[in-house]
Amino acid sequence: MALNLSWIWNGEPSYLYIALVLFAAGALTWLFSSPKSDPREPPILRPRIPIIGHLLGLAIDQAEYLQKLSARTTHPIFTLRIFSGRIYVINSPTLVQAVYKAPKSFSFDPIFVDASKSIFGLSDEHMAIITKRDPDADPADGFPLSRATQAVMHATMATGRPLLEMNARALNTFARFLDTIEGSKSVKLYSWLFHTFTVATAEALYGPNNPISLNRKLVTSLLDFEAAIGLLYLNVLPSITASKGYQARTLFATEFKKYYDTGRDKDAAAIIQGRKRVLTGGGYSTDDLASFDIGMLVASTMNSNPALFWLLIHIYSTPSLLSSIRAEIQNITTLKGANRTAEINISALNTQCPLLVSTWQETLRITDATVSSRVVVNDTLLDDTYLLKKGAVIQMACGPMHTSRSIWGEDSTSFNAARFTKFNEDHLDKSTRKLRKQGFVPFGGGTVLCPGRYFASTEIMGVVATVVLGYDIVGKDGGKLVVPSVKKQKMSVQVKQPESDVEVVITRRREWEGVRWGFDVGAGAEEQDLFLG
Ligand code: HEM
Repeated sequence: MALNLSWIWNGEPSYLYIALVLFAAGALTWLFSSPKSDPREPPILRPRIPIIGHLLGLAIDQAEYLQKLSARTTHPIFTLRIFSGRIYVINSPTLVQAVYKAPKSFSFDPIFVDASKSIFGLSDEHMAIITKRDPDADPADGFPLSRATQAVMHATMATGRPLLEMNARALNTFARFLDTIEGSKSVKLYSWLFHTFTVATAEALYGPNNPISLNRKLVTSLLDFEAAIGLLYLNVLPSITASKGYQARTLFATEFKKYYDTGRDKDAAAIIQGRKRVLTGGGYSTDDLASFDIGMLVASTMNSNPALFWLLIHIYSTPSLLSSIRAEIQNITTLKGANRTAEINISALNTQCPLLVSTWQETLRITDATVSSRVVVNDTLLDDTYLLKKGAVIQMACGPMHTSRSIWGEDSTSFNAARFTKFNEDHLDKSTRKLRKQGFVPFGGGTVLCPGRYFASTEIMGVVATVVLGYDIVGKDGGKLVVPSVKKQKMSVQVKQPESDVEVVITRRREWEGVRWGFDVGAGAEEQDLFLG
């Protein structure tokens, strides 16, 4: 019997407790079965400390352990044996794409089921609804209700005018916070962005009467939940071992139930309304529906918030980059009316601001370190070469691919704002261009590709455009901003977070004093230059 090791991957760092539970569970399994490797399987990478080394590495270093292991080998895929379980770690863009393209052989469903039950605390009745299948259907087709939910999320978040209108709603909310800055304001940048941007995103998704807009203190509860995801996933007495996260989960479920029961979702975005339509059609009550909304809020803010922070700080720490991007934004902004509204054309962000778009992609390349997981459904030959055994977990860490010298060149680990501009990409040979497209996966891929990727990109670039145009930001000592180091990355987090917050002074630029910010969605049908997977 092979162990499903996926649950290791969402834990918190250095929990001796987790390591002990893992060790006990694994040792028992090991005693009873220790299947041999097949020579066609990917090569085994042995731990530096025999038997428990990988387990400790994962418990302590989390996602960074995969980066460290990848640096030790040139193999495009390798096997970690932990007791009787197998993890296949893939570093190669080509192999990652091959996994994404074969969802019937490499499934996300077992992880989705485990995670849904434990992280969101779903009842058995609720799980029975999610996992219901047509008895005649091929089990490899997955769960119809979850496929229909994914389909509606992607359809409602596709590029076009409705999505830009949703973006404009987020930006108008954010602008309300900016409008209050006349003169100067001192803030801790990460925390300030977190609190303002989360409200803006919640409002775009759920309308003005969403639980967070009505009670801003809930932003802190969202943070409590996010911090506890690893322990909630372990699901060992969660009300005690993950008490803050558990309480936050209960609180959000109660608040969202009220939200739906009082019809406040009438102003919600199409994604929320579409999801409700599909899930209630499949048998969900409002209790069931509400127990998942904390997940939607986490998905829509926990990566966007740090990504916004990194994009801003990279721009403000390089004065020449700041002035070039300012010039791009100036070109798509019109000053209107007697009350001086500066209207930024957000549909032109992707098409007329190449340096901003490139800086955004470079920010994702450097700070996004998603680890996508799949479970092998049946023994399968990957790329006609590697035998992957049923029940094993596949881990595709984008960190090693995003920083690979063979893909990105000598400066692969440095921030190069112009890396993704057409000018630089045109100089690449065809095979490098293809490798970069395959190996740039900040939003995952295949059946679990992020439906929010276009929304997040325009939302983040729109906020940055407004701030860059209208405000100067300096450190509290008056000096240029400095990019802080990153915090050790948890498995549950895609975009890395800063090690420490940065105290800054934000000052409205003289020529924009008294101006209010507006957002024009233009024709809304312009093609996106942005490559997001
Ligand atoms: C910079 C911002 C974002 C990043 C880097 C990001 C990244 C990702 C990644 C990597 C995944 C796949 C996870 C996996 O493979 O296990 C994912 C899934 C998802 N994301 Fe995003 N995301 C971002 C913003 C958003 C936003 C704004 C929304 C909602 C409006 C959103 C909604 C979702 C949802 C619902 C899923 C699950 C999809 C499914 O189950 O099929 N994300 N995201």
